Amino acid sequence: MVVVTFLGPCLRTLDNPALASALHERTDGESVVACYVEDPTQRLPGAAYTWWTRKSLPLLRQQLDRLHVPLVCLRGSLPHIARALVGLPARTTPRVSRVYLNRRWGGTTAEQDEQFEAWLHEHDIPVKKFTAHTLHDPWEIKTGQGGYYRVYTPFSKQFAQVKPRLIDEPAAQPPDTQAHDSILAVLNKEHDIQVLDWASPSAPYDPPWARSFTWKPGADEAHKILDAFLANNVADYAEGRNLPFSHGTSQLSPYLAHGEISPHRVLDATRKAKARLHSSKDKAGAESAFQFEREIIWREFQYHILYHEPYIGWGNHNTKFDHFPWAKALSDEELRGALPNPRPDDALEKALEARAALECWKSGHTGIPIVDAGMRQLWTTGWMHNRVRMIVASFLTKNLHHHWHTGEQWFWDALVDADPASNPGNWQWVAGTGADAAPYFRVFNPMRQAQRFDETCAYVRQWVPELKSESTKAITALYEREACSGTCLLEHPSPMSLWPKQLAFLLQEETKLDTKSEGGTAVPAAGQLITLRHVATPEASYRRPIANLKTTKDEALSYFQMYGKTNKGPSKEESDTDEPPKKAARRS
Ligand SMILES: Cc1cc2nc3c(=O)[nH]c(=O)nc-3n(C[C@H](O)[C@H](O)[C@H](O)COP(=O)(O)OP(=O)(O)OC[C@H]3O[C@@H](n4cnc5c(N)ncnc54)[C@H](O)[C@@H]3O)c2cc1C
Repeated sequence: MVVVTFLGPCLRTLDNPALASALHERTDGESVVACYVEDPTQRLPGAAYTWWTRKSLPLLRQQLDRLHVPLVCLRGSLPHIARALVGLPARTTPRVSRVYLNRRWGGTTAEQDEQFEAWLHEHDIPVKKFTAHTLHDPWEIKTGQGGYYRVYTPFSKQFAQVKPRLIDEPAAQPPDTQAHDSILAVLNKEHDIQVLDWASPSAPYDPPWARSFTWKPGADEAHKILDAFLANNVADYAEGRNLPFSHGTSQLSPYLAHGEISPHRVLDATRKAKARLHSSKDKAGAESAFQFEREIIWREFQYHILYHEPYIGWGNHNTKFDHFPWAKALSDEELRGALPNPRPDDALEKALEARAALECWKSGHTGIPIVDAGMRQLWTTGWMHNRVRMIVASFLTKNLHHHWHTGEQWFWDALVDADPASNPGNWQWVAGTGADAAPYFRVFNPMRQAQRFDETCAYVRQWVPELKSESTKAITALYEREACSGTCLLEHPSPMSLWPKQLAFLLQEETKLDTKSEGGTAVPAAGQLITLRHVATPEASYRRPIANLKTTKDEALSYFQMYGKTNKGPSKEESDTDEPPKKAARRS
């Protein structure tokens, strides 16, 4: 008999409730098989996240080998897989006796998991579901009125009582290769299910765009990082976390996003570190550790919202923004169609300009030093410091007026920690459309942010080679230069001359590259990433800014007012600052 365990987003053997319960409850004659599933009916992971997954799965397999649990990697929807598994009894021995499942999040995963469960129940196969990716079951935390929280502070207070649940690594089962082989033999025949070789050490995955990544994925590394951070950095976190040049944050996000470490383990270790600092009379250090704990709870808050609003990855939390006049950038398709047109009309020219500005943002060529540094850090490492994520997101949505979803999608493709709750949740927070969000007309002024958090411009020099030898004064002066349009920044006289042609050429190249496959397994579409590789070549001289920062606040304000004609608009005080006021601010 086979016990199938669906790992969900948890690539670990420690603190893995579905795996531990399956092994613990296994009876003689049963054999546990673990499944990693990439579900094409849900939002597919982006390129950088997939890079991490593919590095992580062979390491997970090594861990599971110690428990004699085989790992099967599949692409298919859970209902399809359920049907295939139910087909097993008729066709094969051994049969599937029970199923254990770590819950998935976002999109229609919750409904699918229900269908999957119902289907298996109908066929007398018991199913047990577990929450492994968060500290809380989102349906259990309720407001006084029985609803869900949309504001962080009262939500976070609930966590004072939450006790971390730690689960030891389970004991190994006796070795049994038959269960694995028979499941694979059946699934391999299914049209709707693809068996992936991702856990095999002989299927290395090294796309050229990831060669600059220096990460070491895997659960062992996650625990080392947590221990080192709590021993050396957490006492200074309150201050250090805002400074993008220093290593003041844990960089645990990709490990948490892939479930290589459990939030329970992080919370438990943080509380112990806080208690140690407290007993050694380091009050500020203990407060810093508490600040770190609060960030872990922010992750919970994002999942709380995602559970109750599973559409948050594409729809506004605040539906008043559904008809907001975001900039309209020309799509790839429209760009191709627009090419033969020698005389663009105003709308087309505007859309081209918006597209050019977007490409400048993506590739880190906006002429705003801290924005460019952040976007290039993202491209080079697959990660960006939180402070700078807020600055670049504000710049895209409030200076360039692009929809938050455009930026969210770029981050989704480029971040190794791309997360279905935290990515849209934070984008919406910055854009003003999200839960507990800063209003749209509050703009992060990149120059003031840089002066506060990158005072010596060390971060900018680290990531923007053109500015490496420039003085702090010279870099600061760049923020005040008069803006020119995105298209003219590309140094072509007319947007319809070289720039679109160049882009069209890149798109063709991209299409060619996209059709490549590797070892019989489809490569995740590199899409936008490849375009960026061409566009992001560092230049000898630094470009003029694509938005004039001086007028930003007024622009944002008039945009806001244009949108909400019936809305009286913000008061003078509210609109006069680049930072959220104290009552709404949490990360200023
Ligand atoms: C526009 C935007 C997009 C973002 N997209 C993501 C994303 O896709 N994935 C992601 O994990 N985080 C995202 N964040 C949140 C935050 O930037 C990262 O979690 C953080 O930078 C990760 O670095 P760290 O692990 O060193 O964080 P630390 O400061 O060490 O914090 C520890 C952990 O707390 C959690 N955390 C910290 N800040 C936040 C936050 N604002 N929201 C939710 N959880 C938080 C993370 O799990 C993080 O690993 C985004 C923020 C912004 C402004």
